[in-house]
Amino acid sequence: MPAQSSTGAVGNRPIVLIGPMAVGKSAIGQQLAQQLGAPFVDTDAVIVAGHGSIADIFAGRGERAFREIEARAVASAVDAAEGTATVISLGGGAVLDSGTQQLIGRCTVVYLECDADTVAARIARNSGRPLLAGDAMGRWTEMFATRKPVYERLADITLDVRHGSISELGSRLEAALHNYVAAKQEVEK
Ligand SMILES: Nc1ncnc2c1ncn2[C@@H]1O[C@H](COP(=O)(O)OP(=O)(O)OP(=O)(O)O)[C@@H](O)[C@H]1O
Ligand SMILES: O=C(O)C1=C[C@@H](O)[C@@H](O)[C@H](O)C1
Ligand SMILES: [Mg+2]
Repeated sequence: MPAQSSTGAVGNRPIVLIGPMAVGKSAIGQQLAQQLGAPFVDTDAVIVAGHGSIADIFAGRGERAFREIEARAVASAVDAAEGTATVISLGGGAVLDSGTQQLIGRCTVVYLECDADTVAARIARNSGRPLLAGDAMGRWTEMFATRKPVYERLADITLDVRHGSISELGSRLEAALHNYVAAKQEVEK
C-alpha cells in the first residue's frame, strides 16, 4: 500500500480552498497537499513574500491595494497550477473579486464550512488579520454573513470543518474529492 495516494484520483484541476478567516484553509490545504504528494500554494503567504506583512499592506496602502495584489497572486497561482492537482488556499476575502470568481471556475473549489463557535478561540488569538481589529468576533460574524452566499455559490464541494483534527479533515476532504471526481467522470461517460 503506498504511503501517499495518487493525485490522479482527485482529478487534474487545481484544488482551491475557500471560506472565512480561521476556518483552516491554510492548515487543511497544506495537510491535503501532503497526503496527495501535490504542490501547495497559500496565496496569503505569496503576498507576504512579495510585499511584506498583510497588516502593513492594509495600514500603508489600504484594503483596495491589498485586493489588487491578491487578485494578481491568485491569478498567477491558478495559471501556474493549470492541469495539475496543486492545492491552493486562498485568503478569506479573495473570492469577492469578480475576476477571481471567474478564474476559479477552472478549478475544483472546496468551501470549508464552519461557525462562529468553532473559530472563536482561534480568532481570540488573532494576530495579523487587520479586518478583525477591535471586536474580532463581531467583525468575523458580520463578514461571514455577507460572504456566505458567495462561498456557497462557488463551491463544488462543501466540507463541514466544525469537528475533527486537521489530519482527520484532510482525510475527509481527500475522500470527498475522490467521490466528486468519480461522479463527474460518470456523468461525462
Ligand atoms: N480542525 C482544526 N483543529 C484545530 N486547529 C485548527 C483546525 N483548523 C485550523 N486550526 C488552527 O486554526 C488556526 C487558523 O487556521 P488557518 O490559518 O488554516 O485558517 P485560514 O482559513 O487559513 O485563515 P485566513 O483566512 O486568515 O488565512 C491555525 O492555528 C490552525 O492551525
Ligand atoms: O477575509 C479576509 O478578508 C482576509 C483574510 C486573510 O486570509 C487575509 O487575506 C487578509 O487578512 C484578509
Ligand atoms: Mg490562510
